[in-house]
Formats: sequence, structure tokens, C-alpha cells
Amino acid sequence: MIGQPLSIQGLHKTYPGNAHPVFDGFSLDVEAGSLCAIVGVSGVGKTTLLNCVAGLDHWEGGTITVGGGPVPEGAEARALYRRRRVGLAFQQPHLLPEFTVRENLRMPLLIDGDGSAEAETWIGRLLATVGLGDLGERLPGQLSGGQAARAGLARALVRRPALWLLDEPTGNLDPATAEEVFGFLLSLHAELRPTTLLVTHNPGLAGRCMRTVRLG
Ligand SMILES: Nc1ncnc2c1ncn2[C@@H]1O[C@H](COP(=O)(O)OP(=O)(O)OP(=O)(O)O)[C@@H](O)[C@H]1O
Repeated sequence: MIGQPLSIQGLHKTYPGNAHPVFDGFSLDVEAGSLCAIVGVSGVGKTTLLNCVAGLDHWEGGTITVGGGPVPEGAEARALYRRRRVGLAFQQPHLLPEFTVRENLRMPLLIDGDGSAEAETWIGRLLATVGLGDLGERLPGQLSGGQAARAGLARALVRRPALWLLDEPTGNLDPATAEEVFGFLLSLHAELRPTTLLVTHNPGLAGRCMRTVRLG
């Protein structure tokens, strides 16, 4: 298992200029390797929570720790934290359009200096797990929405991060395709067991996670 425990204690977060805090002493503990759905009405703070855990946003009070260590301060340390510990995926997969699917997965590893044969084998395994074993040489523009979403999920795991932060990764898909992509998401999670926060507005999908946390 690559997941590590996530602990959020007494989080206080108010956006500059806003009268009301998004979080006013929010706490959450997530076990290593858990798949935790984050639900709640629009504007309650789901994306803000993910952004704080990813070190993409700042907060005024409270602590967020991963594997016992705090999310670091400072832009450089946070960038390194994201590279080493966090896999992010969004509603739009944001694949690099001029590179093939396989190259999109290879890129983060090459940036880390890993162009090894093992890395290629690993990429092949990940692609197979999300049902893209035969589509690695395609460009993102040649994929369906569901296939692109699956590639985005796999790319977010290629560095084997401790945390997998997913912000409505099936949000722009039709229900049947969302269901299919969620099946692959479950396969990836079962294989690697990253500690996962999955923001979703889909109660059916949330119900199939190991745990649901409702904000608000
Ligand atoms: N950069 C920002 N500056 C000021 N306020 C913000 C900013 N980003 C978000 N907010 C506010 O913070 C609150 C939480 O926003 P957030 O995007 O986290 O909600 P959410 O639960 O993810 O919503 P949705 O389900 O619509 O995506 C909202 O009231 C929003 O208007």
C-alpha cells in the first residue's frame, strides 16, 4: 500500500475579503489507504479542502499532516510535496494534447529522472488497469471523454503518491460513462491503495466509497 494517513485538525480558512469562513475548526482523520467521498452542497468548501490538502492554498489556523508530517510551508517545499506525495485529478483531465497517452504518463517520471525500463513496465500496467492498454499511442484528442478521464486518473497515480485527490473526476461524463470510469477508479485504488479524497456530487458513487464525509 502506498497510502499514508491524512489528518486535518482544527482547520480555519477564510478567503481574503469574504465575511464568512469556509472552515471554522474543521477536523478529519482519514486512514491510510482509505477511499473517502467528500460530498456537500455547492460552495460548502469541497474544492477548498482539496486545495489545502494539496498545498495549493493557504489557511490561517489548524494543521494538515500526511504520514505524520505537516504539509510544508513555502512555494518550493510545497511544489516538492505535490510532486512526491500528491496525485491530482480534476473534472477535465488536462492531458498534454501534443503528447500521446503513454507520453503523458511518462512525463512526470522523466521529470523525476526516471526513464528506466521498469518505469515503462509500470506505465504499461497502469494503462492496462484503466483499460487503455491498446490506446497508449493515441493523442488525447483521439480519446473519448471517458477514456481521457481514465488516462487522467492513471497519470495522477504514476508517481505512486501517498494521496490521491480527485475533484469530480467523472463530473463531466454521462451517467453510464461516469459509472464505467468509477469502476476503473476502484480498480486503481484496490491495486495501489493511495489515501483518497474523492469530491463528488453523485450519491451513487459516494455510496460505493469506503466512507463518506459530508461538509456543511
Ligand atoms: N478564490 C476565492 N476567493 C474568494 N472566495 C472563494 C474563492 N474560492 C472559493 N471561494 C468561496 O469559498 C466557498 C467554497 O468554495 P469551493 O469552491 O471550495 O466550494 P465547493 O464545495 O467545491 O463548490 P462546488 O460544489 O460548486 O464546486 C464558496 O463560498 C466560494 O464562493
